[in-house]
Amino acid sequence: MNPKQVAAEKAVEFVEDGMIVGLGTGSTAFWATQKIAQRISEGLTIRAVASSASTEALAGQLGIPLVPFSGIDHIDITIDGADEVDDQLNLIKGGGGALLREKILARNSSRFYVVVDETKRVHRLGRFPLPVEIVPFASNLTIHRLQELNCEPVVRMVQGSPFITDNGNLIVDCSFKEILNPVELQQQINLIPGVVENGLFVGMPTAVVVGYGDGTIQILEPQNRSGHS
Ligand SMILES: O=C(CO)[C@H](O)[C@H](O)COP(=O)(O)O
Repeated sequence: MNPKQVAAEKAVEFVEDGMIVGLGTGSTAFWATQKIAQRISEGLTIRAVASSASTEALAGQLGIPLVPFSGIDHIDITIDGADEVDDQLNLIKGGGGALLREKILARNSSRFYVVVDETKRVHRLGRFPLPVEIVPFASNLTIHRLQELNCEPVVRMVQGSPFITDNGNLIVDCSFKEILNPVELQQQINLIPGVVENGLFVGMPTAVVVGYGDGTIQILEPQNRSGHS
């Protein structure tokens, strides 16, 4: 079984009737959205918000009821993927370019479940280039300031053109050899004028559900509480 699907479907077990559910973005969150749609067809009653235009379109196709952000003041649970998860359950996100909306959803969720396959686990963040969303205005200057933080910044391109986020911004993928202090780094990055948000999610997950190729899952919780089944 697909380990991403296994992890995502486990996390959907935590969704309950009446909840406002944040839908993540990417190939793992896709499976969660599919499973939520299945549970709705079996009688589950929820309302959802989406972390990207692509997820909004998917939810619409699947008949998941979406609620405008203006109609809510909190989110009960968000299920989303990640590009890296370290031993403290800090994350790098934004491989799909949706990091800003994903962080808004995660920050406003009572529970934030991260769903990954085993390949996403690392001891220390930094193998995956850190996505940073920046405004297009004077982007070369903003990129110089990012470079001063000892990374190699590259503007994300798609088919020869800059990737444009759902918010009309650019993504700069910043290669650090190793991220020694994610707390400090996220603050340093976000202090640069022109930076909108960065893909470091520090201390945010309620739990990380890891799917394995043999169909088993592991649920990792902060403070070393974990179980493998
Ligand atoms: O942060 C994200 C999108 O911005 C995704 O959650 C992350 O890139 C993981 O994607 P996938 O589940 O496809 O491996």
